[in-house]
Amino acid sequence: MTTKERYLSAKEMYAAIGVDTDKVLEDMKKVDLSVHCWQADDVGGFDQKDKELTGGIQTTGNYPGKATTPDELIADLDKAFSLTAGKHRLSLHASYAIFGEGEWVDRDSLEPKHFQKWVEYAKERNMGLDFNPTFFSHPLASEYTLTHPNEEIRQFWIRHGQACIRISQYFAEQTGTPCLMNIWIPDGLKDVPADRMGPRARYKDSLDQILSIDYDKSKVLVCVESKVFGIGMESYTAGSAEFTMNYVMKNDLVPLMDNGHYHPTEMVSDKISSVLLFCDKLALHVTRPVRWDSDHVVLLDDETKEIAKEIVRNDALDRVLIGLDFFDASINRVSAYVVGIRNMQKALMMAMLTPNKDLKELQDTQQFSELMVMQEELKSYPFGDVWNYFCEVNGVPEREDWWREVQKYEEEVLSKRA
Ligand SMILES: C[C@H](O)[C@H](O)[C@@H](O)C(=O)CO
Ligand SMILES: [Mn+2]
Repeated sequence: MTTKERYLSAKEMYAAIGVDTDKVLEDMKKVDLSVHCWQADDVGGFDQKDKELTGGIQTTGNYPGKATTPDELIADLDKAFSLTAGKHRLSLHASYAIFGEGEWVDRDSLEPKHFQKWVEYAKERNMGLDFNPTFFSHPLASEYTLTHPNEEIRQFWIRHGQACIRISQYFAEQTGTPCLMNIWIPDGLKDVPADRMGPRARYKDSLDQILSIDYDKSKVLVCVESKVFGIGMESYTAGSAEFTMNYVMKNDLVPLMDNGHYHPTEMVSDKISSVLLFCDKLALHVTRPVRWDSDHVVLLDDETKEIAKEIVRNDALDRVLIGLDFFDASINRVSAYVVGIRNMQKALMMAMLTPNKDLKELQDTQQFSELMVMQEELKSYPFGDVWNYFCEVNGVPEREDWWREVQKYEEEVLSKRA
């Protein structure tokens, strides 16, 4: 049977439960995942000689072929994008500034011109750009950044935040789509705080100062990402969930929830509906925490599927800005991208292939036996036949066929890297 014949058979089965697979294929085109640039080089960036990753996050593994130059990073991204259907955005960190020969400025003096190559990259590929100030992996970030009690250091990081707003606005103007600018700081304490209020008050004031510059709010969507702990920041983080959500709500910003940033039994999928009732937009970092915020590659696991269901069944694809945030140095980094991107797309497609209205009705009418039966039986519906057809019509390899392309790329390109 051809892929199309399988699809047509699956289409009939889904139609019998009220799901229009042709519409799903159309809706999948609207999915615009924001793909992070930092999987290809283990969050190394280009602006510091010392590539030590700080801020309580870690990449583990030493798989050969890591990108070490902008051209290598670009080649790896292009390879990954060529194996994944649909539109994507590219999410850049400020540490990925590209300087000309002999040129360098510190993070508080970054300008749009230092990202011109990325703007050209995005424009050539008709892609949107998102941005992240980098408050880690820098000599002045060895203790604290926006919460620093030393005013000079705190002002350095405030200027960095302001510079990033200007760069984000430039991205939006150049690409013609709003730029999501995500603020995450690692600031926190290893052990029992003597003062919880002070650092948070300084963080609040720093954010106020960053946002005090004149910028176009329709072009730059500022979001703030919370986090419960980091390595070396086990006892306290200034940017806790409560701090972040309150700040965002009060200042009409966008909350960003990373599903590695909560206590292990807290689920981001359960938080999405609450946020959507009060905020126009919500940004996500979809990742896979294994026992801690380990940033493993996104799999098609229960939480990824549950997150996707919450977005789709609440008709919120245009309100939830889905970003990816994982970094694994123990496997082929291009394959990590392809697995993570395709899994997020698969989760969304599965959610679209669900008779959501009927299931809600079963819940509202307390028909819980039938609800369980349907939810379980849906798991063995022929999702794969729709997925493979989606790949075929979008010109990307079906099933695991993409892996051969990555192997070829590893042989011809990655293995030749120093
Ligand atoms: C590199 C990212 O900005 C970083 O992962 C941040 O988003 C985060 O999740 C920190 O734990
Ligand atoms: Mn994150």
